[in-house]
Amino acid sequence: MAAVTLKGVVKRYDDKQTIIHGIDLAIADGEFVVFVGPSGCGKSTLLRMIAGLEEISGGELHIGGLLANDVAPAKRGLAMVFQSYALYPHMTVFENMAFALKLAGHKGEELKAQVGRAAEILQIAHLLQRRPKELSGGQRQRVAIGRAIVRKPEVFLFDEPLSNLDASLRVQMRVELSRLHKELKTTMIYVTHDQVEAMTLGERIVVINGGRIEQVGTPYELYTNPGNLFVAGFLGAPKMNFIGADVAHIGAIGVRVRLADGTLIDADCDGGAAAIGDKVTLGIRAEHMALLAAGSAQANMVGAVVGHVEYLGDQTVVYASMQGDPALIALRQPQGGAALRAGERIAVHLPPAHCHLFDADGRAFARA
Ligand SMILES: Nc1ncnc2c1ncn2[C@@H]1O[C@H](COP(=O)(O)OP(=O)(O)OP(=O)(O)O)[C@@H](O)[C@H]1O
Repeated sequence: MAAVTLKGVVKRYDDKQTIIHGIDLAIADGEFVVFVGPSGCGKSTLLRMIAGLEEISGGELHIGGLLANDVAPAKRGLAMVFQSYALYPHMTVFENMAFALKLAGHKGEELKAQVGRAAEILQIAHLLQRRPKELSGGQRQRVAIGRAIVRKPEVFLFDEPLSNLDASLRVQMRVELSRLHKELKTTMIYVTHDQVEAMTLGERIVVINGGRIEQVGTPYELYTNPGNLFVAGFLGAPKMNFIGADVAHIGAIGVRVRLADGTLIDADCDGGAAAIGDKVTLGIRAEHMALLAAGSAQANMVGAVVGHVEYLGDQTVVYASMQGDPALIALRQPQGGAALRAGERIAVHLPPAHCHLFDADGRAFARA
């Protein structure tokens, strides 16, 4: 097991195009960290630099406390699992898993025991004599992970390992990967563009955008306290509602904003350096929007017209438009809402404690 530290890590192609713009990140020994971000943000490049598959153009990479920039990939003590399983088709599962160990000089009963133990952990012991073409996608990915486990790496690197699996298998494999981490207690770095995977797997999530870190934190921290508009909009489905507003009043314990239709909304935020009239974005998650009885009148309430309704069984998501704002807002209702029809008028309560504010540069106001 090893800690991984990046100090000002930069990636430049052809000495001009900069893809990674100076990443500082400390991953603790035994931690499960997920790099998440949209396609092309540079998360795979960052992982490949840690793996030694891409040269580091600037900055320092330390693995287990040692400078690793120029250490050969095979000597870094890492094992990488890719989206494509890259199994040897002519070898059995056992041979695939034993391959690297044989190269390293392991043999006989010891080799068998090591492969057997990994196969047990991954519940593929009954498949050891099969060839890859006789396995399902999920089983193949387990073999690929097994091949990494037997090498007892200091750090596991995963590059979108579940992307080729269907939705239900992905859920199952997520649970298994978490279990694997608890059992092995090895440092794991996992790349995905899927925010649900990031939220469910990561002890800490690193949100990357345009080759820069937007925010690092636990899933809870990032979800409840996003530092900026990008993180707020990236994590969560439906995505956080964003409503244009301007600052109407700055109080000791909150900020009052005015929406396009003149409605005043209080947010439990610290006014900081904001001034009256500043353009801001009010953010509130779908599950925090409470549907009120028709004709209700209370503070922090907006009127809206139902656009469409998604009934999902355990919940209903109502999409509605507010006067003066073309964007649809989403309301997630654990109960109720299913009987609403397009065109109906509704009233929605926005609890101040769940109202986030972002300045014109997208930075979040501190919570009050
Ligand atoms: N060899 C290369 N030369 C120049 N640019 C490259 C090269 N490889 C990758 N890039 C660019 O670097 C950026 C980051 O790519 P990377 O594969 O790391 O993104 P990603 O976040 O992993 O995306 P995805 O989820 O689509 O795999 C992209 O804009 C890509 O076009």
